Amino acid sequence: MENEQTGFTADENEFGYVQSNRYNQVKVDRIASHYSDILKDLGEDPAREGLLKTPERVAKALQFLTHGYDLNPAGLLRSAMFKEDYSQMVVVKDIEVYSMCEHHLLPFFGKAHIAYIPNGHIVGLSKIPRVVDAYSRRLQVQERLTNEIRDCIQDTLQPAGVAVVIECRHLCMAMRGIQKQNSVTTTSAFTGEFVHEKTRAEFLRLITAKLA
Ligand SMILES: Nc1nc2c(ncn2[C@@H]2O[C@H](COP(=O)(O)OP(=O)(O)OP(=O)(O)O)[C@@H](O)[C@H]2O)c(=O)[nH]1
Ligand SMILES: [Zn+2]
Repeated sequence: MENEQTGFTADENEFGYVQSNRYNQVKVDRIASHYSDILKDLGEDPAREGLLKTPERVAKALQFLTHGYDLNPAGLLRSAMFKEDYSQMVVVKDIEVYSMCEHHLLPFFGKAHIAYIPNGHIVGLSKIPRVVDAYSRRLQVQERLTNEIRDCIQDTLQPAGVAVVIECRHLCMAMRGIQKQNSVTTTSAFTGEFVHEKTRAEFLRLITAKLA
């Protein structure tokens, strides 16, 4: 059952991942035991001093890196929607993104830039990065992440338009594989007013403009 205030379900409140030091111990133990075997398969000795707690650390790290599964992004938005007569573009840019590619379980990271045009309601500003986190802290591909953020804001807030641009570096393309250190992937998704060239151009100008 969803808590209207926080957007977390009742269970998730109890075992909440709001802070990085709360974990589901049953899952930690299970994942840790798999990692002990993985260490052996990598040629390591899980019993040596430096690795004794590593399986548990990895299990906790993975739970944190995927805690978005336990969040309810639409609930987060709904918890801070306010009636307001403001109909200009609202832009929140340079939101840090940390996610994990679902193909290699390696990080991809960068920035999200998000805008919406209110249609009777505005949303608490912090809720926009919270929606980004709720979808990025999962196993993802950048394209789906971009669309999920757009759809969540559009369907929940029902603004006159939503724009999402995400720029990320993928470690699976840098540390391994093709080993390109400087490539950056940009994805975008738009609805409503942002389909029009003029509105989209204003958004793109605002996200590239430097503060004075
Ligand atoms: N479209 C998309 N591809 C991604 C993303 N993250 C990783 N990938 C790609 O997923 C693809 C998986 O391709 P495969 O050929 O099955 O895997 P692979 O043999 O490890 O591929 P290489 O990385 O080319 O060595 C690779 O091309 C990755 O670059 C993402 O967010 N979006
Ligand atoms: Zn990958």
